[in-house]
Amino acid sequence: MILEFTKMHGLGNDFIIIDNLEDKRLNWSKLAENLCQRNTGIGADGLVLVNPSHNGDYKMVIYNSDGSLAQMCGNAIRCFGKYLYEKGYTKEEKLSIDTDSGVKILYLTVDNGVVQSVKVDMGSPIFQPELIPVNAPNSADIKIQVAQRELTITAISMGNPHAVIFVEDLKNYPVNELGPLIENHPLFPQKINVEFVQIKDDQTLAIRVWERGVGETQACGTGACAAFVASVLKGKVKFHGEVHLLGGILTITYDGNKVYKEGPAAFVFEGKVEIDSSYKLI
Ligand SMILES: N[C@@H](CCC[C@H](N)C(=O)O)C(=O)O
Repeated sequence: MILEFTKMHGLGNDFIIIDNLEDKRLNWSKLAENLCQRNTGIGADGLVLVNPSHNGDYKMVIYNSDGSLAQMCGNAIRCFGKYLYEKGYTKEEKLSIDTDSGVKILYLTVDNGVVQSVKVDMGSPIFQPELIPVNAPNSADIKIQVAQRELTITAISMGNPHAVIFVEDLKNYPVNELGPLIENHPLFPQKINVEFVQIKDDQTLAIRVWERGVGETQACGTGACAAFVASVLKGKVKFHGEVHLLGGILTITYDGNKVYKEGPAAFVFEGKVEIDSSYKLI
């Protein structure tokens, strides 16, 4: 079977996007694991399906590169909006996109038929420990021991789970050593995405992200929102500012209720891949 795909990225966080409006009945988890491989596959942080929806215009489904299903992805959803608009699925500049963490509203900035940026109403952050989920009485100031260090974590769900840690020297911080230990710590029953955050000034954060099911990525949209919310709550930044990631900058607003995130999305290439019958669901 031949599968057509589009490769896109949001600040270097890259995705394979596949139209599944007519259910292809494939083992998407196994496909994500194989197609996302950098050496033997197409190479990406995640696989994104365009599915039909009764709740929104379309439904975005996202698999991490290890084949696990994620509830939401802040960078993929901007790519999703650009994909739908520029490929002619919609003429609307305001879209409602269904996800496994509810419907998100997208506002596209379009110039001459080209989507320049996408602003996303990311909804409200979730702080209840059991909903994040985290096995702790509170979501703030959770102490955790990893690799002979005691770390202080703020846990937040942006539809998917995040652990935010403030650090002094982000560039030299051992993200690749501590990231997997925190991701898989027993405090987090569904594992967790980890944001290491350095405050630059009262409107600017720099972050590095260890993503659940992926590893360190160039950028994470939901992670940028979680890091910004935690920083506002700790009085370290004002309600509107920038999050600087390895792959570029996102603009975030947290009004005490909802989080809005704005940034770019880009096409990389189109392709076709032949897959064998072992991926077919019986
Ligand atoms: N890169 C994403 C988040 C993707 C899902 C995440 N790894 C998870 O498992 O929750 C983003 O931009 O938000």
